[in-house]
Amino acid sequence: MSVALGITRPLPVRTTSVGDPGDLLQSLPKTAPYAWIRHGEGLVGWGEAARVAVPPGPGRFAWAREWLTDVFGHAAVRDDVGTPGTGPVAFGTFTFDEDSPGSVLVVPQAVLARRDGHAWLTTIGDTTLERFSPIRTPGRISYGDGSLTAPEWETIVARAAQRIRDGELEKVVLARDLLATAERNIDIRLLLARLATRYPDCYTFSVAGLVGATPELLIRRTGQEIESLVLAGTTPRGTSPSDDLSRGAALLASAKDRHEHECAIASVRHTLAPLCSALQTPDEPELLVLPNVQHLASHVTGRLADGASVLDVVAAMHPTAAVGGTPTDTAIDVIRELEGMDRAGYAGPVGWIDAHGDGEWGIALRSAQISGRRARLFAGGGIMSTSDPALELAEAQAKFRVMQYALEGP
Ligand SMILES: C=C(O[C@@H]1C=C(C(=O)O)C=C[C@H]1O)C(=O)O
Repeated sequence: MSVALGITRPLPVRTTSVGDPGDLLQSLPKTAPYAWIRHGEGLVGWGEAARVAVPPGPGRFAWAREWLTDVFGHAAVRDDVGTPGTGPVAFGTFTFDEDSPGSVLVVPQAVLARRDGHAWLTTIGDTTLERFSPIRTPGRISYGDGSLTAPEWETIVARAAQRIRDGELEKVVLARDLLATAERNIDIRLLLARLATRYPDCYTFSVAGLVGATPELLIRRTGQEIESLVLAGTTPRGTSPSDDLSRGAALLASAKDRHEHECAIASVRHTLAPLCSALQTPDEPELLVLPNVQHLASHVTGRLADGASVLDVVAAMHPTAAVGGTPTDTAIDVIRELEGMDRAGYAGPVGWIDAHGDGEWGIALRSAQISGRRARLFAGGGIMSTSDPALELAEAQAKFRVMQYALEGP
């Protein structure tokens, strides 16, 4: 396989240290931005030095790797900072289903970033400043059902639980979509600002119209070190502090949620172990409390055995049982059969990679695909043998609230 780029001249890439740029998101000049932000740190980008639609199919990650090798290989880099995320960087989104179109890699023309209080700017080619276009609100938002109504979705949840009880599989994650229409075109920068403010513990992202604030870190690679935050097992926030506490305690004690979480941990351990010389997974999950839901969470760390890039690790891990199920192949078949929709980028890997193979990729949850005045929102949850369809629906509604808040504001 060869990815002909048609680039004849080296891409001139320049990274320099800059003073405190303030809120990174406020610097985005355009309505089609790239972003990966948590607690005010991360990367934002704009413009396109290179862009590609990754062809669907089982070889898509290998194809993407080859494209990146070509693009980064054509870069003439002057990097005064030399840390993960400097030099040329590509943002990417991969569809959940390998057979779906819509996976995209983009190398922005400008990337502004901050880590540990240190900021830098990378530019590729002509550095003329982009004109800042003012941010407008999208106006009133109306919602319609996506592929299934809420009662129809409850029916497929019940069917999936029955198939699990019948022994066909152990766990499957089912999702649904909601279609939102705004009065005016949706400015992604407004969504990002709202998400980053309300969900600072999550990764607020934007790549090729896929926008969200995900709590789930699929993989971060910094040299040989890797980290992952595995989430599975959820309860909505309580209506009072004591209700909230007892919901959290019930989640930690729930056999169904602990089993659901164990499936997710086992899938991550299974895929990471062969790649790692050391791998630590905690014995017990802890609670991650977000403004809309509480999750069972496990922080996984490890050391890569060889020079696998972050995208190689993404390729090995996706789809984890946190968004697919157990066993993976059966779960994917059940998802295709029951959901009646294309998940597009939802629940797929989203993030960035640099020329050294370092980067951060999340699972694109609490997200929507934005196009003009329209947004397609997604949410789902893990289904186990004892899952109650009404509770699963309530969990999905709580997860939809992230993007509804981004669209509607406070
Ligand atoms: C599927 C989603 O979230 C995933 C499913 C979870 C669960 O079922 O408990 C928890 C976190 C995520 O791994 C979603 O947000 O749409």
